[in-house]
Amino acid sequence: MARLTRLALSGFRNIAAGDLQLGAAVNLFYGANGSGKTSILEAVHMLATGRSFRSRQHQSVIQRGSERLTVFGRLDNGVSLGVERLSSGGGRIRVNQVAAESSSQLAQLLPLQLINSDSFAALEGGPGVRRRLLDWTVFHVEHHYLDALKGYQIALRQRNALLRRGKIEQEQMGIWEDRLVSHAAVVDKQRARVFADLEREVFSLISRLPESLLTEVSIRYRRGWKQGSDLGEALRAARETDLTQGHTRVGPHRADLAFAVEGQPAQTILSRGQQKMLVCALRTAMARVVAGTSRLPVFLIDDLPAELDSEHQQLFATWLTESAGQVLVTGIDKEATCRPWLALGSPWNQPSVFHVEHGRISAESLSTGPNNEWSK
Ligand SMILES: Nc1ncnc2c1ncn2[C@@H]1O[C@H](COP(=O)(O)OP(=O)(O)OP(=O)(O)O)[C@@H](O)[C@H]1O
Repeated sequence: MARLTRLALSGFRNIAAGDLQLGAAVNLFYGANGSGKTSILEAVHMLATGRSFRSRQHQSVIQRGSERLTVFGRLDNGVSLGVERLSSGGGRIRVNQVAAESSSQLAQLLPLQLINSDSFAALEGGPGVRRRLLDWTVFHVEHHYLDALKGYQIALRQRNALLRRGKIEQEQMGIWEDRLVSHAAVVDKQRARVFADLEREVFSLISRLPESLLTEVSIRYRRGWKQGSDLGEALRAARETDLTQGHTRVGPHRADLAFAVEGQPAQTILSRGQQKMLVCALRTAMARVVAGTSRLPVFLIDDLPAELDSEHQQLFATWLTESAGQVLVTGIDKEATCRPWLALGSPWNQPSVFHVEHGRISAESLSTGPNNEWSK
């Protein structure tokens, strides 16, 4: 179970400095628009991945006028993580004070599930969004998955580079296609295996939903080339057309998860709220599948009350108690943000509450208001 016990940050957007002792189960951050709530989740995301979920440019995250941002976190197993980004460019990622090998090392130590308004585009968006969700799950379950995926991507880049030369060099093409096919076999096999678990978990969750329509949802894993056909043959057959397009059009990089209701794409049938709940079920199912072999992830949930009605919030909170290591959730209104958790069993019904005001974060008790302002 992954848990953050301490989070310290400085120079992070409008938060000049802060040092938080986090609760073991639910942590609620409430405050007005623009107060800095999302920035706290963004800092945790940076700690777990080395990057923001809002910007590719570290410069925009560093507080205006500051030379650097820092985020430090301590996990319940004693591991410490640190990220520093400089306004001049560059920075450092450290695990237990030692330079990290890669950002995937961070992801192994602190698996995260981020749910914000962008997450709800999972059904409407392109296949890449859904493929990344599947890949996140496979990465945490199958230890050699990343090697196979990277190998596949290298071979794919080489084949695409050959295609862009404008004529097919048979021998070179054959070499890269062979490599592509062997990596693709591993990637596809592991995805298909993990997908079967994911599908089972999604159904066990949505069967608890009140709406009948959502329980009609079906999910299919599309592997990226025709079922029953050989990828090597499919690539050879596609060479001429790929040459005119300048890229490879079949293979695991085209894989997708197809959600349908009565044979129609789910997003054309389900209401916005139903789509959101389906995405919540998918994210929860991902955490459950990962829990079998890895650590239960920390859930970062940006503004839950804005996304779901109270009945669905309550159900999602219940799912999370069964599937999350720890939850960090934001909202504008304290009472509304607390409500879904209070009806749950211990320790989920005893959230740690933080008030965020103009970049200052104060720990509060649930009932009595501010008692410990720790950041100026
Ligand atoms: N680089 C920066 N330096 C200083 N302040 C910044 C920087 N980038 C963003 N800000 C400010 O920091 C704040 C970040 O707010 P954040 O998005 O975390 O707020 P929030 O509490 O989640 O708001 P909302 O409820 O509107 O989503 C905003 O007021 C924004 O204008």
